[in-house]
Amino acid sequence: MSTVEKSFPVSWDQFHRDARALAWRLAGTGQEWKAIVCITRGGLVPAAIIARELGTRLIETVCVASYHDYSEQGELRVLKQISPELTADGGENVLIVDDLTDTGKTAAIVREMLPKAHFAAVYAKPKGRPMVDTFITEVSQDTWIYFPWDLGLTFQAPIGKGSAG
Ligand SMILES: O=P(O)(O)OC[C@H]1O[C@H](OP(=O)(O)OP(=O)(O)O)[C@H](O)[C@@H]1O
Ligand code: HPA
Ligand SMILES: [Mg+2]
Repeated sequence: MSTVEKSFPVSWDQFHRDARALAWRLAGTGQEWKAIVCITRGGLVPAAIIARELGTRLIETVCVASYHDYSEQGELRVLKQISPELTADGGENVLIVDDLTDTGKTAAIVREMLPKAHFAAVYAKPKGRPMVDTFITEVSQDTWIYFPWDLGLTFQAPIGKGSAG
């Protein structure tokens, strides 16, 4: 997306809670997954939390890159494919995990590889929402989500005018 107006910063604590909430929701479906396929790199973090909660031990990656600079999506490149062991039956009982879906393009590519899999993301924007089966929080399309692994502690200017000293 290129017109980002709002920001949604997420702390480690909040991300852990949201990823755990996603695990609760997935557990509530009653389905058992034989493997998690996480979409790198963002999907690695929620995948670790969900795997811990659901007791999943078989973790696979699909390596997709698209956002080269902040908020500008380039051409999607698949750098590593999913093992044929998991794609052979279309991804039956496989859980795909990503941190978020924005335009839905990344999710669409991975869904094509595993049409029978369940797609879970912690956050979703409206355009990508139809591509996910389960998510926790929706933010507007013009919001940029700042993940804790991309953030650091910096000085914040005071809110009140003229109080900057
Ligand atoms: O729905 P889309 O518009 O396709 O965007 C969503 C994808 O963009 C980000 O990944 P990115 O390609 O930036 O790579 P990263 O996970 O390595 O940060 C994010 O982690 C999702 O995978
Ligand atoms: O809102 C976002 N935040 C971080 N990475 C992203 N990749 C696509 N959209 C986003
Ligand atoms: Mg990603």
